[in-house]
Amino acid sequence: MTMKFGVIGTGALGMDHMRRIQQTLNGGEVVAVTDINPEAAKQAVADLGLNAKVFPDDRTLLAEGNVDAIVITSWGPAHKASVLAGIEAGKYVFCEKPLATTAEDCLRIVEAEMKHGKRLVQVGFMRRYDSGYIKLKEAIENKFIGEPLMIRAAHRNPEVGDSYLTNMAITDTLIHEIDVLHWLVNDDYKAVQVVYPKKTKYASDHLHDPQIITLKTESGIIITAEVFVNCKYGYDIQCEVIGEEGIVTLPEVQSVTFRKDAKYGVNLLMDWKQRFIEAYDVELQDFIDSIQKTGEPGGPTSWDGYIAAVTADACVKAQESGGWEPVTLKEKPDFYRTNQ
Ligand SMILES: NC(=O)c1ccc[n+]([C@@H]2O[C@H](COP(=O)([O-])OP(=O)(O)OC[C@H]3O[C@@H](n4cnc5c(N)ncnc54)[C@H](O)[C@@H]3O)[C@@H](O)[C@H]2O)c1
Ligand SMILES: O[C@H]1[C@H](O)[C@@H](O)[C@H](O)[C@@H](O)[C@H]1O
Repeated sequence: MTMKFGVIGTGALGMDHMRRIQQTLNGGEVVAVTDINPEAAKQAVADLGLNAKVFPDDRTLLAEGNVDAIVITSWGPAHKASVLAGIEAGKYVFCEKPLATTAEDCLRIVEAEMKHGKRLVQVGFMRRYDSGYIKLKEAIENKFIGEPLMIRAAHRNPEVGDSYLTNMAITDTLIHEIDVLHWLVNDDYKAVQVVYPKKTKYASDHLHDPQIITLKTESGIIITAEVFVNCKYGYDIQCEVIGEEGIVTLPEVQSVTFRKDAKYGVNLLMDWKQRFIEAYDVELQDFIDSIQKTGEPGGPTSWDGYIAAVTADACVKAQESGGWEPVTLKEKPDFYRTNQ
């Protein structure tokens, strides 16, 4: 049976997800859209040639749109209200990161979902679906490098707009590493620290860039993650896990090498949309398939969204204090124990 989707927020990622549901994936169809900018929503429907109705807001879309599921690709601060409205209406919810902007709000979502009695929500932490990270996880679980001791990660964007603030290096950018790295080593975070290296001249006055975030896990693994969002040269995601008996590294994006004009080289990507394009396809296909097979989404849960929010809050506190800040999680409810 085809899953009918309503999309809330028709900006860059909303457009990309609508295109993949409509043109690339199996078993889904976009039938309803909304955006606080109604012209953008109408334009999106026209540009993608969708047979979808435009609604004035998320609540009307949920009430009248005849949808089975919603995709939330609005701005982060708007996510919580749409997720809660989706749960209240008993719809499946695919919510882009962040699930909500505070740990408190993520807990409200967790509580609403548990009260509903069945898992409805998947968070768009697509790196768990990236073949490179999956191979890293397999190598770690097979003990190929012995016990993991340290991780070195880097998250670099070529540039960011003027509205990007210092805390967004955590809540908007590092949030991907926060989710994928503890999943990779199957461990929880214990404490975090942030230090600022010399600032690039390309960062705005209100942005510390780059930043080095250190995360210590319960078992003692130390992760150093660099966020550098005006690195200029490309979109570059790096991850190296150092174990007792060896090192495993995230594969580079496949690309031909060239010899031209007295140069030997490889082109790098400049855009995040291309870097994880297959992972986005696989995560949304898994959302559709798991619901059709089991009645529940199979990917990252609201609880994973909560873990990311608690850790991000601690990192933002560490940006301000300059010292180590604890990461204190509530006990994981049994309700969330059955996911990947
Ligand atoms: N998983 C990833 O790698 C990834 C990549 C990019 C963006 N994101 C996330 O996806 C979301 C969207 O990002 P984007 O880059 O597409 O941003 P964007 O600014 O291009 O689009 C957001 C759209 O949401 C609309 N909007 C805002 N508030 C709304 C509301 N209350 N109701 C309806 N529409 C609303 C805006 O008008 C805009 O059209 C963000 O949460 C972002 O963090 C995730
Ligand atoms: O919203 C985007 C997106 O999540 C990208 O994957 C990340 O590299 C950017 O830093 C962030 O601003």
